[in-house]
Amino acid sequence: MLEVQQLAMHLDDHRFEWSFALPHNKLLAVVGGSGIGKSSLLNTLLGLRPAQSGKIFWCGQDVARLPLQQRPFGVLFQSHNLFDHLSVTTNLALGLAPSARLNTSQRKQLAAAAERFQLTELLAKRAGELSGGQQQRVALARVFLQNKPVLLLDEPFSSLDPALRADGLAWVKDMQREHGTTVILVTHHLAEMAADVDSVLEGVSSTLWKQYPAR
Ligand SMILES: Nc1ncnc2c1ncn2[C@@H]1O[C@H](COP(=O)(O)OP(=O)(O)OP(=O)(O)O)[C@@H](O)[C@H]1O
Repeated sequence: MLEVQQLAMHLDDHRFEWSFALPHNKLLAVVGGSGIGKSSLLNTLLGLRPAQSGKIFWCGQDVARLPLQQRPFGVLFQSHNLFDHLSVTTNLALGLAPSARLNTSQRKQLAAAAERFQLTELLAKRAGELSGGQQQRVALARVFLQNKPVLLLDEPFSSLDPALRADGLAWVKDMQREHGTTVILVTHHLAEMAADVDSVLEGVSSTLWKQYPAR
């Protein structure tokens, strides 16, 4: 279970506060008007924005004061997930080792992920040479390799056309099925994916968030 309790963050004049609970292997959609604090929630969970108070319990442990790499979260943003000047292979390798130097078993894992995300032909290219859809596939393959138990998705497919957006969501659902990943997804397209969502967190104001079952 992921339990966020009165997690508060201040950004200039804005004050945000979030509370919600999400069982393992479930998908939470975060919705609400522009500027209400959806991306800020993900940034605060990650520790990219420091929380003033509150708790983030994961499997009973409060992770709110841990450094980013020790938190259970993997993340995929709308863009800028990759190092454009590095090859697809190196970008993927960084999901397995901070040095990108891999042992034999890690190299096999990388090759299998490339195969699965249809990236084998692209491995030698620089990430900056790829289309937007291909880049998001590489970024998705990298979070797949990282294998963090909770995946934070900040509208990662929103700039793609509806067919690619559906593909992206299908990959996420596959990952969830196989690894038991818990997913938090910021979206403006709730209606398109209603069947895949378990729970909704809706911002009424920056400090008032309602959680309800998706169906
Ligand atoms: N670096 C920053 N410095 C100051 N204020 C910021 C900063 N980043 C975001 N904000 C403000 O914080 C508020 C919440 O922003 P956030 O990006 O979390 O909203 P959002 O719900 O994700 O919006 P959208 O749907 O438009 O992406 C907004 O009013 C925004 O202007």
